[in-house]
Amino acid sequence: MKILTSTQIKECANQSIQSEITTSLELMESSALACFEWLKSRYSNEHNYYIFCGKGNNGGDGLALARLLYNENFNVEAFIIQSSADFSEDTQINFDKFPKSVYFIEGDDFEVTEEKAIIIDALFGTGLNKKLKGEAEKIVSKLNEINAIKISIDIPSGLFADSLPEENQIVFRADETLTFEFYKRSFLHLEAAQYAGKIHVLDIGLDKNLIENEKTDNYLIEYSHFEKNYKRRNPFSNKGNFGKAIIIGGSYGKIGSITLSTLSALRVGTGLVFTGAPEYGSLVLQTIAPEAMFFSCGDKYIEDIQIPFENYTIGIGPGLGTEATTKMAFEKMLENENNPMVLDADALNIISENKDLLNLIPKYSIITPHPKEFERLFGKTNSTLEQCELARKKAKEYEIVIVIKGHNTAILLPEGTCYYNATGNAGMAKGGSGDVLTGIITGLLAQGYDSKLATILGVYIHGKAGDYAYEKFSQESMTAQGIIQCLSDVFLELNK
Ligand SMILES: NC(=O)C1=CN([C@@H]2O[C@H](COP(=O)(O)OP(=O)(O)OC[C@H]3O[C@@H](n4cnc5c(N)ncnc54)[C@H](OP(=O)(O)O)[C@@H]3O)[C@@H](O)[C@H]2O)[C@H](O)CC1
Ligand SMILES: [K+]
Repeated sequence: MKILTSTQIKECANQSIQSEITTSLELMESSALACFEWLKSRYSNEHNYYIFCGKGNNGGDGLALARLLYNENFNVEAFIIQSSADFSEDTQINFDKFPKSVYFIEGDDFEVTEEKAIIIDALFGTGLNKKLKGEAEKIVSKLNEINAIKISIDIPSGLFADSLPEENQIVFRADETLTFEFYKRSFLHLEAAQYAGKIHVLDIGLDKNLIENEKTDNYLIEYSHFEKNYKRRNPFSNKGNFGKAIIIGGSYGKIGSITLSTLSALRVGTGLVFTGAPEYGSLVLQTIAPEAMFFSCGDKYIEDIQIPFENYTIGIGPGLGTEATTKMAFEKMLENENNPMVLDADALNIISENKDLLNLIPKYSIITPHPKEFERLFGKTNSTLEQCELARKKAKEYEIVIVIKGHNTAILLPEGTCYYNATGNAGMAKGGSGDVLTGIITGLLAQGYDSKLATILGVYIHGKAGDYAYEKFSQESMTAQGIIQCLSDVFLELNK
């Protein structure tokens, strides 16, 4: 899915109107109708709906929704922010059409009975042009204190679509956001995501050809990406058709990480998986992952990386350690390898201590830092949005794929495009999840997916398996091994 800026979204709506595909009033009605259908499918008319509206078109969506709810016998009260601004044209029409009297409110002079309350935030949408202050700030602060189900229309009031809020900025805190046609970019960054809650993208009938023509460098990965690009296995194939993945890493006390990567590479369909680790890891690996083959890279640490065959894809880093001998072996390996590989964890820590190594990374390799590892590699930034933009620059500069792992993992490609992922959950914020991702991406790269697809599909699959693990084990009890177990659910769904 394309991620467009608020200006581009407005442009799409304007063009739809100018080309007479629709009118602005019809668009408002279809936005309200989409919200109404969504609400009706989830909440009964036992709830009391409190709809807070601004005077712009976001408020108009709220007033049209209030009418639709009222007409179907839902309990609705509409509140309108008292301000010097006039209603927008379509909002005025929807204000006039609402059959019940409304409350004009200033600051915190309104009451909400918490029991069975659903608060709908239609104060400000993508037309917000400055931070909230004065009356608007007071209203939103009071709403945030109320214990009720909270739903924002299009975007939580006080949040911008294309930039992130400052630390103490007042923003409506929604449990769910019903957003129109597109994810707003800010939803994909932690600083703003915490206000938006669960995102639901509703189709309001904007012309899909116009959307197609809008240019962007930011996308959201969707199931269709996976479905369209995943190569189904040819029934006449053999293990030689599905590549050789070499997983290198592990050190005393960290044989677990490399085992998790090995198991993950196996579970995404790789033909042959080899694990290179210190000798004492052999027994553990051969017991837990008997399908993989082991080769020794040293007695105590990784001291020498001698890969015993050709045509392979390397994933290196989990549990690798940063011993002096390991650093030397790693550097030598980088000098000798030309094919794209996956670099994670200690492989990145070694590089961050000697930045010249960045130039040795084979083109189109994939690095998978978490935000702290990224900072050690490329420097500090003031927000995750700035970090994402720095990663875009670095991905271009070194011709590598950068995966910034986090709440919404961001993938930056060498050509400058960003793909965000929305699968996954907080149960994955545990040791071992990253090792699983390394194994998945290495396994896909080994099977012949190019770096871009191996990463996009890998990150998506990883999060999706995490979501299945959540359903099966709970966020608390799920582990990295649970994620690996649930990889099969992702493929079973695909092959249904
Ligand atoms: N584009 C689409 O596809 C559709 C969008 N819809 C909905 O419309 C909103 C965007 O509506 P817009 O009228 O452009 O803007 P808003 O309603 O978000 O806000 C404009 C009013 O808010 C005032 N404003 C702005 N910032 C502040 C602030 N910090 N404090 C107080 N007041 C503020 C502004 O007043 P000004 O005097 O500053 O101009 C306006 O009164 C979109 O989000 C969707 O919900 C359509 O309904 C369907 C198609
Ligand atoms: K809103």
